[in-house]
Amino acid sequence: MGIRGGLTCWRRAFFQPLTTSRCESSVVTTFQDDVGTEWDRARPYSEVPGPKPLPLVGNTWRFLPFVGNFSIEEIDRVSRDLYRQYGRVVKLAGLMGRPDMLFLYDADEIERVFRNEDLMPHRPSMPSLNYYKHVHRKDFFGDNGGVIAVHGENWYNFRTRVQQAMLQPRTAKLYTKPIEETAVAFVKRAKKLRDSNLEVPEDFLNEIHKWSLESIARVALDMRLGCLDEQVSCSTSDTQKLIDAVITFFSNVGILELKFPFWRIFSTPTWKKYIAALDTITDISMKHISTALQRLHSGGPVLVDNDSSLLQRVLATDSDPKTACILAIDMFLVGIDTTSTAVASILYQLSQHPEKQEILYDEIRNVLPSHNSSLTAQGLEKLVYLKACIKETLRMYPVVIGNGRCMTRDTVVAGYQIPKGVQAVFQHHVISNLDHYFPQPDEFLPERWLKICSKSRQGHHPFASLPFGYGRRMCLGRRFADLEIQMVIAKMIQTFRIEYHYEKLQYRIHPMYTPDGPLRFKLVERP
Ligand code: HEM
Repeated sequence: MGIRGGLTCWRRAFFQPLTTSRCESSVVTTFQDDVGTEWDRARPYSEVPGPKPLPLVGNTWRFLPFVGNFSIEEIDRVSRDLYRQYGRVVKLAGLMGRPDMLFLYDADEIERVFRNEDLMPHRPSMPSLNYYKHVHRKDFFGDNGGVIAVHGENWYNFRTRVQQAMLQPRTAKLYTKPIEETAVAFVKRAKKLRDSNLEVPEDFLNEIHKWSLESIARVALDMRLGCLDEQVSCSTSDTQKLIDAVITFFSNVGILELKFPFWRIFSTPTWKKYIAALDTITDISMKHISTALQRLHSGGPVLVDNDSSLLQRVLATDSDPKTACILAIDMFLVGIDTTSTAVASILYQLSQHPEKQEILYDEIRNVLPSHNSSLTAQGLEKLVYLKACIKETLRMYPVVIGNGRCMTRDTVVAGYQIPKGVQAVFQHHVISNLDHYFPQPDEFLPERWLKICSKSRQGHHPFASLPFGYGRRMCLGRRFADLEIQMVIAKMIQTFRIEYHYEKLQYRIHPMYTPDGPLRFKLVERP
């Protein structure tokens, strides 16, 4: 791939005034008119506090090694420092090749942005993936790019086609059995992997990734990949290639997005690795979806009833098999690392809080009296403490540390005039660890999610901890993620007491917010 788009395009990308929208949403109304005096009363954009950009290099230099102190792996620390230094709203301007960012640390303001969002909200993420889908592999995707890194009408049309099937609780419930089977296979494998000290190997996270991929494949492709079977657990299998490709994708996307975007000009080594990983994900997904489709069609036309799978439902609303395939690719892109990181983090937190683990064990034992008892959808509903442990982990350590929206119109935020095109970034990992929103924020207290108090149903600001996002672009896989996580944690805690006997782990962006270090859990079998 040579120089892309020519000099004119390059100049446009870098020197376009930052307040001009690069959002692709086509429904931009002038919020300014609606709020009238509010806009006039608000303080000008230039007064939003934040680190001052330098001439020519703006603030991008802060992400450079040696000279800058904004490490991408430690963006959580950077974000906390910015909050301490500048307060609840911080502007990061002068980022070459990308619009200004507005960091928000105020749940009321986040609520306001979310509640005012357009029909086609723009989540500012992954222009590099957008480029891959719309330019590099236009041959494959055409105008049907899925939802990840897709905006405007293309996003809206795709989401409308798949949303009902993905978010209907009934659909997720249909997967209780296969997801339980996968969780049981994972527990068996964990048991086998232990050494004489009952500890799992250093790369246990990779095993969790395999569990996650296996679970998503049951949902997206209606098939068992066999990720947890011994004979396919080798580095040359499609399964491992898919896991490696997803990890390569996530490890490089932050570099491509936040550092100086050389990839827009020529093929950097990072860009090449990234493209190769995406090609692997696309090819392997296509291979499996074709097999799944042949299997489905071999029984005649696809008819939908209450027991139909997600794949059958999607095929019934859209007969073009590409839609099911592209949905599967998106699920692989964002449904593996997120869920496995959450599980790693929850297991680690439970190992650090044995007294909470015992409360959870008692709850699970009541619902699942024997190791052979099956965990049904009704059984899962009774596991309220389990859900509280999951929420509490995601409050303290949200897997996706920040979310955001590109302003599709001029808007007043936190008393400032924020022009269209600016990217508001909601700093959830900072907010949900503030005393103001969650008293004793450093304490792991699942009980706080069980209390019912006045301000909201759960007694906390509903926009202070939003691990799955909110609104029209909310996580499309949330129901499946909930089911997978609850199931595997229940089965693990039912089977083992989980201990961790090494130095306390720090969390790092890796590329999800992950406990940083080998997860050498000691798994002591319960009677
Ligand atoms: C613990 C696990 C997960 C977490 C924490 C998580 C978190 C998120 C977040 C924060 C967003 C952005 C929402 C917004 O902009 O408001 C998102 C979007 C999305 N997630 Fe998840 N996710 C998880 C698992 C999954 C799974 C398992 C799948 C697939 C089965 C999935 C599919 C998606 C998709 C397709 C989107 C894009 C939606 C759109 O832009 O329309 N996620 N997720």
